[in-house]
Amino acid sequence: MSGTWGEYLKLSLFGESHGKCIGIVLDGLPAGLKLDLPFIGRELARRAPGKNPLSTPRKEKDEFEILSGFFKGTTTGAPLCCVIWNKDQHSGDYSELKDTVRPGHADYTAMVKHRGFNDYRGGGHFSGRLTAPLVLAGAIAKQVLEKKGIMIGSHILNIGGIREDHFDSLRIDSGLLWKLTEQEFPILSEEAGIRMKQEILQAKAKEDSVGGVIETAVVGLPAGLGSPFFDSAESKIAHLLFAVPAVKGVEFGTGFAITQMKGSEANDPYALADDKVVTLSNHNGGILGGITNGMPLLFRAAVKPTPSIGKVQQTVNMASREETQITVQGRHDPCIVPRAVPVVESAAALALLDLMIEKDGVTWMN
Ligand SMILES: Cc1cc2nc3c(=O)[nH]c(=O)nc-3n(C[C@H](O)[C@H](O)[C@H](O)COP(=O)(O)O)c2cc1C
Ligand SMILES: C=C(O[C@@H]1CC(C(=O)O)=C[C@@H](OP(=O)(O)O)[C@H]1O)C(=O)O
Repeated sequence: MSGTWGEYLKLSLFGESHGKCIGIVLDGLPAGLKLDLPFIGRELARRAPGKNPLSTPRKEKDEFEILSGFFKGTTTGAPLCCVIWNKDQHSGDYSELKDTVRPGHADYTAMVKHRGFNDYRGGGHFSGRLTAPLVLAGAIAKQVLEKKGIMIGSHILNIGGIREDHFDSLRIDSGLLWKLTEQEFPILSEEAGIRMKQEILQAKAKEDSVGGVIETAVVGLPAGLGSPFFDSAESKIAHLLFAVPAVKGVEFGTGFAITQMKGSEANDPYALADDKVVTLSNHNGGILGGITNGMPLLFRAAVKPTPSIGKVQQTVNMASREETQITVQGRHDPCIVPRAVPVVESAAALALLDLMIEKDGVTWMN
């Protein structure tokens, strides 16, 4: 297993969905960094389960506790360890799933890799619940980036076949992104949002689930972030995005659609605005050669439909080695997308902060 990530920041995620707690150890922050704890709480609340009919009914407040590395309101320079105590586990929901692997979830692969010793309750370490500590760490990265005028925000581009317009890739301002982070179901067009919510509730009523795409923008980034070949800005961000359970695709800028354009259309022409080099279109999503160019950074993360559904599906009982059928009971998100929004933003924030530290060190953070 690789529970640790980062070149300059070192982030470890630990815990299981039905264990005592989940949490982080974050190393590499400078001493004396003031932390906005209420901001961390608000970010965790954006992702928390059990808030509305669009989400799993599991109720977790996701309050966090700092165990070490923080004293008199600032970081101490020692590793910062924070935990979120699990409160609402219904492990009985998983007794049948111990042997009967859920299609689309990590039950089979976890069992193979860990030779059956994995904690299967609630998906264990493979649960989307592990994204709560990722958001905790991301909220720290976000507040540090915001001090530098770097703002991250997202909207839901589509749920199933219901979609809204893309961001205007040249005209995104931090005010818009801030407003989106304040919405429980962040959307540019209210009308599309209503239809997307209906899509989720219809799937839920049929014991099914839906997926979707989250479009994220980062503004205020300096040009020059990214460390090609292997730590290009895209690779750094994509690495963390693909660590998020249920993320199955990532694209930057115009993404796969750029393949249908001519070079003359896809190239972003350069211009000067108050002596600053800018581009007149943004098909490359703010990154060229793996390095940020100072334009809005844009990416989309594709989130699959929730695997645990009440519909009958074919599977295998691993103990008896027999084919069988499964109807998954328990408490599940009919759609992961709305709660995954702060998660993908956190992934981007951590990746970008790591690149900022590589470029400018840590002293600017205080
Ligand atoms: C925020 C969040 C919530 C999730 N909620 C559920 C859920 O309620 N039920 C479920 O089966 N999967 C849920 N998932 C997805 C599974 O954890 C994920 O599909 C599984 O670990 C397999 O990983 P993979 O889809 O990346 O291959 C959630 C994921 C995230 C990020
Ligand atoms: C608890 C969370 O989501 C969980 C993610 C999840 C999964 O399989 O990923 C399955 C469900 O777990 P349980 O069966 O224990 O209710 C969700 O509720 C959370 O995101 O905090």
